[in-house]
Amino acid sequence: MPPASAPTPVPTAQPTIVARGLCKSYPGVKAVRGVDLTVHPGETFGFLGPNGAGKSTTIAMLCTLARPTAGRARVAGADVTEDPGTVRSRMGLVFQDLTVDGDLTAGENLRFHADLYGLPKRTARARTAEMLELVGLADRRNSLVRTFSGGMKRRLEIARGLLHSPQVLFLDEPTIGLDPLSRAQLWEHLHHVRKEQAVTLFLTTHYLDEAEHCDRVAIMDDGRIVTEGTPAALKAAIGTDRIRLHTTDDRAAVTALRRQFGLNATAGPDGLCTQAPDGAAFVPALCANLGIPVLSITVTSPSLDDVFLQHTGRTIRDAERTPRPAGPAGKPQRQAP
Ligand SMILES: Nc1ncnc2c1ncn2[C@@H]1O[C@H](COP(=O)(O)OP(=O)(O)OP(=O)(O)O)[C@@H](O)[C@H]1O
Repeated sequence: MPPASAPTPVPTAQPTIVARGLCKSYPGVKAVRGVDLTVHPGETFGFLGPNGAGKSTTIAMLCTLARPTAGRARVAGADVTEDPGTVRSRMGLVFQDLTVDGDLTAGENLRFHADLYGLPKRTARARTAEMLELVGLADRRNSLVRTFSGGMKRRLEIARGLLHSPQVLFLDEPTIGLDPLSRAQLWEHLHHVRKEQAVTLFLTTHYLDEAEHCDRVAIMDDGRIVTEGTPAALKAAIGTDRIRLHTTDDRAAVTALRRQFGLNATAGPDGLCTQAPDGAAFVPALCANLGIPVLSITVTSPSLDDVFLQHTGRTIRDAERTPRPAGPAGKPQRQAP
C-alpha cells in the first residue's frame, strides 16, 4: 500500500490512535460493535481476545484496509476514512500471514518496500542496515528469504514495517505459527524496537502471556471491548486469588467451604476451585477448619484469563472452543472487505 510520497512528520503530543464508536458489519455478522480507543505515542497496546472476537477487523479498519460501517478513527493524526493515504504513509503493518517474498533476499525485500514508499536512496540504504540490525538479521541481508525460519521471516516483516519510520506499527497476531522459543525471541526483538525506535506498537493476540508484555491491554469479546487497562490494574481489580484443592471428598468439601467460610466452590475433574482475597494467608485456616482432609492445594494470583472470565463469564479457551452464535445466518465465510 504505497503512499503518494514519503511520510510527513506530525506533532506527536496527540494520541496516535483515537477510535470512537467504530463498527464493522458483514452480511449476517456484526464483527465489531462500537469500539472506543485511545492509544498514546510510544505505548505498546495489546488487543486480547479469542478467535473471532473482532481484533483483526478492528486493525483492518485502523489500517484503512476495511471501511468502518459506523464510527470514526484517527491514526497518526489523519482520519482513516477521509485521508487513508496519509494514514498509510505514517503506519507500518505486519500481517497475520507472512507476506515477504521468499525468492528475494532480505535486503531486496526491504529495498522493494523502500521504493514503494518513495524513500530517497541514501535513506533507504541507511534504514535497511539499521532495521536489519535491530531485528538481528544484519548478517543474513544477502540470504534468500525462503531459507529463513518462521521467526526470522516474522522479524524481517517487522524490519520492513518500520523501514519508512512510521509513527505506529500494527502487528496482527505477530507470533502466530511460531514455536515457543521463536515467540520468546520475537518478543525480545519487539522490546528492543520499543527501546530504540520512537514508535507506537498496536498488536493483537490471543496469547495471555503476550498481553502481559503490553503497557495497556483492551480485552475484546464478541465485537466489543469488555475492559481496558494496564495488565497489573486489570488483574488487581479482580481482587481475589484462585485456590484449587484436592480433598478426600470433594463433594462434601464444596458444602464445607460454604458452611465454614461462606465461599462458593466448583468441583470438577481437576479438583475444587474457589476464590479468596488473600489466598496464601487463608490456606492454614482452610486446612485446619475444613473438616475434610486436604490432599493438595494451589494458590494462584489472578491472570488476564481470570479478567476475561469475570467480564464475559467464560475463559478464552472456552470462548475459542464454543464461539457465541453469529445470529440466524450463522458464521459466514470470510469475504473481501
Ligand atoms: N471479510 C469478512 N467477511 C465476512 N465475515 C468476516 C470477515 N472478516 C471477519 N469476519 C467475521 O467477523 C468476526 C470477527 O473476525 P476477526 O477476524 O476480526 O476476529 P479476530 O478476533 O481477529 O479472530 P482471529 O484471532 O481468529 O483472527 C468473525 O465472526 C469473522 O468470521
